Amino acid sequence: MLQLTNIKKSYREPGGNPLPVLDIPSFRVESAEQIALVGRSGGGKTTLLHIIAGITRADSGSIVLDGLELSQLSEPGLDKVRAQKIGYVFQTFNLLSGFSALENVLLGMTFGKGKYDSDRARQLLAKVGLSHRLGHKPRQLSVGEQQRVAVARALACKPSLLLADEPTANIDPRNQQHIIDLIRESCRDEGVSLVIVTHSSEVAGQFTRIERLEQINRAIADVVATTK
Ligand SMILES: Nc1ncnc2c1ncn2[C@@H]1O[C@H](COP(=O)(O)OP(=O)(O)OP(=O)(O)O)[C@@H](O)[C@H]1O
Repeated sequence: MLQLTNIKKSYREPGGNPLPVLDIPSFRVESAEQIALVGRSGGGKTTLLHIIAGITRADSGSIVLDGLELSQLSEPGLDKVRAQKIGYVFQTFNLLSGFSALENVLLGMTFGKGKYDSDRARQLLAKVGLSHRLGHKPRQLSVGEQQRVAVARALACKPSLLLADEPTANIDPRNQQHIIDLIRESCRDEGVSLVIVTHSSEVAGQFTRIERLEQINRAIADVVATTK
């Protein structure tokens, strides 16, 4: 359902030299499959997720999602596909601060399908245990609650693929497993494929498929590997 072929991406170093970050001959994600993406710091995991989501363009290569070639789409076309087919959970949640939990999820829907489904938004928030926080703004929610809203928002328009970039990096250890379970269960229930970046071997160890970026990526970024 997602097939990447010959994806290449370089950035420019401050001095102007190209910094090759990704050179991935092939990466495939099947429908409803769940994958943990691991690898060294600075290795290109976020860049890969951004390329799949269309936030960043690859220099070359093909990205086919549900039979659609994304690399050929115009910016508005890509925005539309992203909004309809891809959910993204960020490390820092990226909720809109002026809107309540419910409104944040409803907004996730309007970007995708262009219409609200208030019942579904409420169901999703109930699923992540936030029925009692519908009217709260992000600053009135705990960090873990904010991430749960972000999970509900990412699933709002029934995407076929959910990308999660270290979704527990800012969550206290007690709630980390809860967020991981929520993401995995929600994807399973909704038939959504999942690619989750994690630095935690404990989290990665829970997945049947663990993809180490260095093993699928032929580019070696000239960065010092550090551990988080
Ligand atoms: N906009 C940019 N311009 C130049 N270099 C960049 C840019 N974005 C990322 N890089 C570099 O590309 C490399 C890959 O970055 P990326 O964020 O994808 O790695 P990562 O595997 O997600 O790292 P981490 O695990 O530390 O979050 C890094 O060396 C980074 O410094």
